Amino acid sequence: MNETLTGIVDSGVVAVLRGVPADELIAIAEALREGGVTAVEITADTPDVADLLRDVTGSFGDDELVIGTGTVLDSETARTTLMAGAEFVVSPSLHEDVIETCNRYGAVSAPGVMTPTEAVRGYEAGADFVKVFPAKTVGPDHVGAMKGPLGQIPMMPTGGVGPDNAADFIDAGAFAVGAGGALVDYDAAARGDYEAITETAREFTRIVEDARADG
Ligand SMILES: O=C(O)C(=O)C[C@H](O)[C@H](O)COP(=O)(O)O
Repeated sequence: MNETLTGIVDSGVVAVLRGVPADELIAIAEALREGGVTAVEITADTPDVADLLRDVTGSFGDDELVIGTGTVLDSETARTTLMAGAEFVVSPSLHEDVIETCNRYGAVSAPGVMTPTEAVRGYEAGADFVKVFPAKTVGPDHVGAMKGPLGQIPMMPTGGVGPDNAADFIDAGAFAVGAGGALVDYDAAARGDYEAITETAREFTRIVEDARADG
């Protein structure tokens, strides 16, 4: 397994930062890291995403934080953000050209999928894992049912995943989960309460670790 994938597995939770304020990015990333969330994606619809990626990759060592881009819908965005330091690329949907671009540059790619057909198509196209999105809508049973015949495809449910359902997704066979809203409280960051972000991250990673240990 390459280092980026190992980093995502080790983290167990990938934090999705959408619209993160530039002046709070590093403090938020540090707060997440303190809480054990060591894989972070900045979504491509965040203003100045390439600058933010440069900023965060320049602030943390490779062994401290794994950085990726989320909401990548086209290969141009994949390439631009990989050049800015992203190590993995996540999409809400399946784009074979994005997967191809990631493989061209040796980066990890994860298309968004909802059905077994999409999961297989993404994996055949060379994706490292698939993001089951939006996960809450279909729930852990859907992930478990897909993992039955498709056990070889690593799945990361994302979208509506929180401390209340993360363990169920891991129990269903997910290797990790992605989370934005339930993990990163921008209001807390705006108040300077980064400890609150660390606490949520700590709770989240503990839930995933416990679910893995039970499984
Ligand atoms: O477009 C992407 O690449 C995404 O990752 C979609 C969503 O931003 C995440 O699924 C986070 O969703 P919440 O945890 O419900 O906030």
